Amino acid sequence: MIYIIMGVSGCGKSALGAFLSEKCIHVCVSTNQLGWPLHEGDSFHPQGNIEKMARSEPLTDQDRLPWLLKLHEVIERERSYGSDALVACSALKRLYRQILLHGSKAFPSSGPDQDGLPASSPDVCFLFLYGDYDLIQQRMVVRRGHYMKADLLRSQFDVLEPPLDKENVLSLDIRTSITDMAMEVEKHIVSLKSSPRP
Ligand SMILES: Nc1ncnc2c1ncn2[C@@H]1O[C@H](COP(=O)(O)OP(=O)(O)OP(=O)(O)O)[C@@H](O)[C@H]1O
Ligand SMILES: O=C(O)[C@H](O)[C@@H](O)[C@H](O)[C@H](O)CO
Repeated sequence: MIYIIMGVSGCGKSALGAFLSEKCIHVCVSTNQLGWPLHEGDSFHPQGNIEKMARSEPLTDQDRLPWLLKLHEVIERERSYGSDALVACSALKRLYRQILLHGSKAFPSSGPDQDGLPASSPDVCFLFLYGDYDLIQQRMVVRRGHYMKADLLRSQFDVLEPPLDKENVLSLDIRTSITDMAMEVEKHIVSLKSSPRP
């Protein structure tokens, strides 16, 4: 299973991803793995995108496309191995999530096929971290050592299209602790393993 941890900047994607990768998942699932690999979306941005965000300029669709395509390749590689993995990526718009799942086939210019793409993949689940502006803003203001500052948060909410149920999503309330959110994810994993897909 691939879990894509998504949501606006500062919602806790990296914090939850690190926790799940290092501490939790290998305890609850009886595989031989020592935790699941975490692919941190921020590491796949072109340098120009990082510099733009550090100047407090929001990214455009155009800026995000190459980044999303790289993450699609990562996801496809993990899926082709049949591996379990975590990906932290804001994935703010429905189109971005379609690109993560289907690559360039999801581009609006791909013609009629694009409309027929499935909304979800059975082996990919979005973990949507949701919370309100004020809480996330407070967390970002005290966060140190990150290029993304709180003044871009409004633009992140403006762009956000929350995922629909049909996109295969587990929504997590960020007012709860990282440990509690991780327990929700564990329950989800256990329920998947105990009811194998047809
Ligand atoms: N559930 C939580 N409870 C309390 N603090 C949290 C929680 N989740 C995250 N934080 C804190 O909020 C801040 C933002 O979290 P984090 O950096 O993981 O967000 P992010 O979504 O990865 O951000 P970005 O997209 O900008 O990289 C961090 O300082 C983190 O420790
Ligand atoms: O889509 C975007 O605007 C970006 O991906 C941002 O969300 C940043 O990557 C991240 O949040 C900062 O660390």
